[in-house]
Amino acid sequence: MTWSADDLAALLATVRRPGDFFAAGTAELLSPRLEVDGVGIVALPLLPAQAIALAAAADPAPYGRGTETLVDPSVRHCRQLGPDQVQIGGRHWPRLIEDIVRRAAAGLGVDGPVSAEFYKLLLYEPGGFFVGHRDTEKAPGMFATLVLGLPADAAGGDLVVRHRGREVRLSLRPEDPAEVAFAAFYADCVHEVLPVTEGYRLTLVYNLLRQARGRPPQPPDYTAEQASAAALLRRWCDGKRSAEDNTPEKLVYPLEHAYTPAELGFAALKGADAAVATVLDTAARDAGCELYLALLTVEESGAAEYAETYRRRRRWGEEDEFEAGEVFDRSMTLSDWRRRDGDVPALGEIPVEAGEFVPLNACDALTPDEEHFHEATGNEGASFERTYRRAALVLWPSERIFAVLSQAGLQVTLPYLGNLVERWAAAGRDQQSRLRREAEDLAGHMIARWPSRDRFSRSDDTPGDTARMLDLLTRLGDAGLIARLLTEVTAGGNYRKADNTAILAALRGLPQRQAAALVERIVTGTAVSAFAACADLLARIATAWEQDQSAAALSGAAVRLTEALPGGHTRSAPDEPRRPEARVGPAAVADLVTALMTIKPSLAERAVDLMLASPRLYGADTVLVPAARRMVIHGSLQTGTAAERLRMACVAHLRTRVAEPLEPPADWRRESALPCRCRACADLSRFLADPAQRSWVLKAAEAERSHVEDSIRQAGADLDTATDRRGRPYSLVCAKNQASYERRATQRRQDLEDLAHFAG
Ligand SMILES: O=C(O)CCC(=O)C(=O)O
Ligand SMILES: [Fe+2]
Repeated sequence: MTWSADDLAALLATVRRPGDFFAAGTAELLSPRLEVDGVGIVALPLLPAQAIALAAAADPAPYGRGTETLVDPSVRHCRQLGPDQVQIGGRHWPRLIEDIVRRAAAGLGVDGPVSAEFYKLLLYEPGGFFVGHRDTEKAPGMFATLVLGLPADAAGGDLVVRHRGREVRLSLRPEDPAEVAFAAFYADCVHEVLPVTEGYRLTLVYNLLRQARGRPPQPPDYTAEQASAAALLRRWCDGKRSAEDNTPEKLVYPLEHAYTPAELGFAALKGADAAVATVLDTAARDAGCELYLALLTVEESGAAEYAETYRRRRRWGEEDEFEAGEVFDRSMTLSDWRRRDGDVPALGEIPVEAGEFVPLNACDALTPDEEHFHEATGNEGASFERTYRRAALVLWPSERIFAVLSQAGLQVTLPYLGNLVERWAAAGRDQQSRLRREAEDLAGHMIARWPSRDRFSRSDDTPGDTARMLDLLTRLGDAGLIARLLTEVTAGGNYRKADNTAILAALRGLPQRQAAALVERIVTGTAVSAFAACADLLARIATAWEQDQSAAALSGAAVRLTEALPGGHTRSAPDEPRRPEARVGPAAVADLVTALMTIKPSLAERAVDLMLASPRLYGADTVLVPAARRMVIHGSLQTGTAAERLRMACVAHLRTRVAEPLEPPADWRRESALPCRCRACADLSRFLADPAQRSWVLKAAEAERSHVEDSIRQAGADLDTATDRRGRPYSLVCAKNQASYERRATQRRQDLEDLAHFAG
């Protein structure tokens, strides 16, 4: 049978009545007045001396068997005082009892008036207890017992209550001396007081009565629903273990009532929400799932439409002229996590996917908490944005916590993984430890969901998320995950030069054969899109491996990269469209030649042949000379014939240029060819060719002035220009300079410097 969220939703829809077989809590105890015949006023917390006096005034408590009441210290070891011997009151007391009774009734799922009738004061001395029993109906309308634990210094004495296979253990010892603890349970529940190990335990027992006639209330019984829900959840969990799983990663059940983030908690759930939470709690536990309470926030934006009411001529700008149309963007996140036990786990914000709701269309019926409309502006139509906030119960299989966490993306998982790795390292790097297993589990899910591009498109020299991940995996020393990341993510195209340091560090921990194979995968996958990064990687790893003569292991990667050199076209299949030529810069050329010379010199020859044959792609001044300069700096120019040839080509190019005459202009004649022959440009050209005229003024309208300025810029003419704003129209003032000569002089200095380097 297939899993369906709607089956679970239909089942939960039948769970309406809240309440459990017990209710418990604490309340503030404001100076009550407790007076006992023969003892006087009893101070609270109970003092040992008064406990002794109380014990003396009280009688051994009997227990009921059938119609008899018996005293047997092996069944019940405790002393009691009846209502005729005990007066309890004070100004705050009635309100306290009222509050506790209300909370107890709500917890038991009983509505309608309920009253409490004081029955006994019980004192348990050290060793006191009461074995499992059911309370007899001591008054008409009694449906439950309420026990108040008064402040006293005792240990042990927990109250255990059982109902239909479930059991709770409640401490009736208030943690604070100014508090009272309470517990209420249905009359048919078996309960037991465990032995008091130290000190005295002081309780007040009340009968809870309902005034209404009819059948006494019973605890809601959702045993069947719980079992069905557990079966559904189990089916879902089983499905998630199968390879073809397409079920949601988690389940999100929006609640009925509204809760503020401050009051959000399992204990504060109202009505049916509380009932569903109780059913799901048991079911989740049975099925191996985790149950959380969280705040669901849905944010939507989209196009607004003018509503029909517009026709009735409302005032322009009133919001209700609009209605929400198509939704363009929707974000759904869970935050403010709570656990059943009141714990607040640091799960952060986790996104919700559309298929995770129970029922699947749970969001359709929601009404927004906030809605805003924006009128149309020049370039955008009318729009709206709205927000929904709901509490939701959230479930996932316990074993898949990291799959769920990785939905939150790398900004959450990377720091989380970092923390796991850190704690694992601090705890002694145990290969079998839970922390390591968790780190590996999480990392696996992260790689499976790794984005094809980085979160932010940072510049190429900032290490990205992949580099951070590699650092963590390297610390973890996990070869399998390193290989997966490099194959699935890096070789898949999410690769930048700045990742190389992390990649090299990661590869150092792997066997050389495996490292070489991974480098080849990366180069095969990304040589075209990230040529320079690949060349840098290859050069760095070849240099590192040169020492132990194992660089030849990289020849596969070297061949791939050489094949990807622009201008090569060695591998293009005939029907493959020619890819546009990417340009390769000087750093990549230097890296490539350096790497190839170390790995396989014949490849370096091939690469240099190709570069020298394609001056359009590998310009001497733009690529080859700066590349040779880098190789000089790195000392890799002398080592092989390929580099030597590259160097000689550069030297020849530079020598030719150095041989050209270089003198400052002797007069004011300047290069006068211009791209335009209009009248103004013709005048300008004549002025440039004139050996005696130094400056020229064009008085003309803006269009003509800027046309002439364009011509000057395009021709690279040796002119400084300025606009003279005196008189109308303005004037363009052109003064000759020596810019071409200065450029050539600078070039000459650089050429001589390069020659000195390359020849030396
Ligand atoms: O003292 C308690 O906590 C419970 C006592 C009890 O079970 C009883 O009086 O029947
Ligand atoms: Fe009892």
